[in-house]
Amino acid sequence: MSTLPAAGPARLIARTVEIPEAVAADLLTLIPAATPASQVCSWVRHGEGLVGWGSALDFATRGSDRFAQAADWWREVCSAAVVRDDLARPGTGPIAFGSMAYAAASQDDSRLVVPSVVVGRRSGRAWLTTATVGEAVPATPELIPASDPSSPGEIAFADGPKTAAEWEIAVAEAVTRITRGDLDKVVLARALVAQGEQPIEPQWLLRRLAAAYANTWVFAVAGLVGATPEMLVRLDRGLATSRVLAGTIRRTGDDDHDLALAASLARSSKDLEEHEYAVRSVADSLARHCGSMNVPETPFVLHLPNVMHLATDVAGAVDDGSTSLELAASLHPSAAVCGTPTPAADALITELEGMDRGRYAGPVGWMDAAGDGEWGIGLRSGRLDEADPRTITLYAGCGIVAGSDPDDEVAESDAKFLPMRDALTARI
Ligand SMILES: C=C(O[C@@H]1C=C(C(=O)O)C=C[C@H]1O)C(=O)O
Repeated sequence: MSTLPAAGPARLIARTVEIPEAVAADLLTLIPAATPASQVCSWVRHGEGLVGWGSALDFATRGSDRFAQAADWWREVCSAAVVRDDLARPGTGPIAFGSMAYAAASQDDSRLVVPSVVVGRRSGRAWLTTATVGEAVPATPELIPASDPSSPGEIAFADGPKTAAEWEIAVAEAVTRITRGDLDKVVLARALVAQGEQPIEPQWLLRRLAAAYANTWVFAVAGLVGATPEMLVRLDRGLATSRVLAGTIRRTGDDDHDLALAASLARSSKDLEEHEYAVRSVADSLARHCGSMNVPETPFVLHLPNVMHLATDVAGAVDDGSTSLELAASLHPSAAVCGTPTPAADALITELEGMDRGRYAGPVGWMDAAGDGEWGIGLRSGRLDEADPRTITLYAGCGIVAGSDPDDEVAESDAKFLPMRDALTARI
């Protein structure tokens, strides 16, 4: 599955040069129109981040050791690489974008992609990284805004493996199991299948998601496209940070009413309980790699256009040399996407969801040769169908605790589908 020759690591040649910031002012427009959907890479928020296209190297793996396999592969690639990096900052030099499967048993590959071109922008600096295997000098591409992506036309939506009504029954069953004491929390997800009249271009989705959901990380890696508000872990020169989300309320569109709802969310014992499980799972896992930690006692309310979440930013100083991908491996799956206790929640997800989550709810992001990087949770996302480019499967899930109302959870999952639904239909 790896493109590495059996004889040893492929020799990656990577070169980073500074470019005028104005050239990278709108990163998403730089991705060429003709890029195959599977080779479009993005990690962009508030106009900063990384975009990439083309494929210098591509790694695929499966199973319970998928994180270790991916981390080993990247370490080998970087140790053999020939790098010229004029900036030497997080995100410069060779970059792997990654998208890991949620479950060890998933039939979907976990992927690391090393694009042949990466453009980055951060804190007033911008850069271009080119990467090749086997050719002495990577070609320098022309960086010009691509033409507007074309619309997929009318979109038809169909149920995933379960209808909303069937999923509601699964939620009710989860509440019964929690109430009788089998577990404390489980996150159940459902899927919708969207089909356009024309191919669905990732560039079309990315530009719309970025315009509408400014507070999220707009991502694309190997056909998984979305706008996640949840940062599983960022590692930046030894400092690890994580934004934990759990506990959700839908917005109404009326600002005064939404403020009142935000206040009620911050006091809701059901949501605070759901949130506390998620914070504890992240803080406990991160503490194993950190000398000192900062875990705020009370969450804040994160406002997004479709929903509001209880949010906690956890931070720690990493003292065991772990890379960002290794940290993501030990934080995944957090109780924000799995439940508490993890083994019982995992088993109930397998029993009740009736689907393979694929890379939805798995870590998605990027890493550099030093191991710095950002790994979000692949939420508010969809998976483009490789065989049929007009089709994308959308996913949304909800944390279920003893006080959950199945009917409300269906409405919450509908609200979590909105970013992708709106990006697909041309109304934005
Ligand atoms: C599982 C999802 O979202 C997660 C579940 C949340 C909740 O149940 O309140 C909130 C944020 C995410 O951690 C999703 O968007 O699919």
